[in-house]
Amino acid sequence: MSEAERVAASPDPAPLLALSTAHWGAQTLLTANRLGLFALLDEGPRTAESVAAALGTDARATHLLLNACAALGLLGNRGGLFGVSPLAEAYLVPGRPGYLGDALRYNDDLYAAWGHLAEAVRTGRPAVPAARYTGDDSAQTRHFVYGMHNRALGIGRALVGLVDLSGRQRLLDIGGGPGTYSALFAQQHPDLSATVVDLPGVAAVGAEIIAEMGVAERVRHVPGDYRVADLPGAQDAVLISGVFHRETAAYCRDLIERAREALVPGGLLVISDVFTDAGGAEPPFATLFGLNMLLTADDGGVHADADVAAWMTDAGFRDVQGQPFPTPLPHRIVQGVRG
Ligand SMILES: C[S@@+](CC[C@H](N)C(=O)[O-])C[C@H]1O[C@@H](n2cnc3c(N)ncnc32)[C@H](O)[C@@H]1O
Repeated sequence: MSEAERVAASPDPAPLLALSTAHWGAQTLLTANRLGLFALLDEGPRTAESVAAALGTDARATHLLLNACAALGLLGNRGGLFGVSPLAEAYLVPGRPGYLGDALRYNDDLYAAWGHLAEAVRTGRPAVPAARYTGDDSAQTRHFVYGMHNRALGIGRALVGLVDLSGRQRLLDIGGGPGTYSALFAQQHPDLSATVVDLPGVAAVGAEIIAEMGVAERVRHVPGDYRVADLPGAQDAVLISGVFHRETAAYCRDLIERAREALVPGGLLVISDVFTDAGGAEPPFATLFGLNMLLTADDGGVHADADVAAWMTDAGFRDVQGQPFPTPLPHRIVQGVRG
């Protein structure tokens, strides 16, 4: 084969170049969000010099950042006046219903951890202690809890459509974080009350969010470690969302057993998370999510929904079924009824 034929037959290297520089775009977005650029430009378009003066940043560097943001579709640029794009206006301006800026702040907090992936793969240990964002560091804990809330408001609209809690009055939300899902269910079912169990630092921020959502009378945070806490019994439904990705398979089975004990016969167990297909190799987002959890939780990773369904069946649940959330959400649920 000639050199020209060899080159022509080679795969396109573009995906490698795009992957190896993907952090450029990520950090451009996260930095703009951290600096408050979208809130500023939502007030009206500005020149780079005016943005730099308002943010207290360097004018030349700010111009480079604004050009990159515009190239990524985060800003528009009309004759040197920069303004928010429709995408940024919908999701990156504080106070908008779809606001995701807190979720981005949490990703920003975890950005440095990804630089320690090789170490985590060598040792199997996380790069940051999970306690940092579940109570130890108050700013990072707020980013984490409000970030979960931002995301849950969007994801929750799909969740309440997938889970039927009609006629059920008592919901236990294990590792419920802000309690957003419990609050959305409570808004949907006026006779439903929910108990949200989470670590004390998270529960305190979560209680603020529940009060803001106007359902504090029926959604109560109980500070506690679900590994050791006595879970309240006689529940009509138990929700375990976003928890399995931080626990081993053995511990997930244990939690399913404890959820069964907390449920009345006929009670519903709902387990929601990012799951892989059987075998763990697909879909791509879930495999990367597993690495993110490796970096941020002692037993972090990702499980397959087929395994979770088998664990529930083994624990005596019936009518066990898995469902994907509507695209583009990467989440799936597995739900079943206590026999
Ligand atoms: C990814 S968040 C999921 C929050 C919420 N359920 C959701 O789906 O949006 C995992 C939650 O588990 C909580 N958590 C982790 N370890 C815990 C423990 N040992 N006891 C109680 N909560 C815990 C974290 O504080 C966090 O709120």
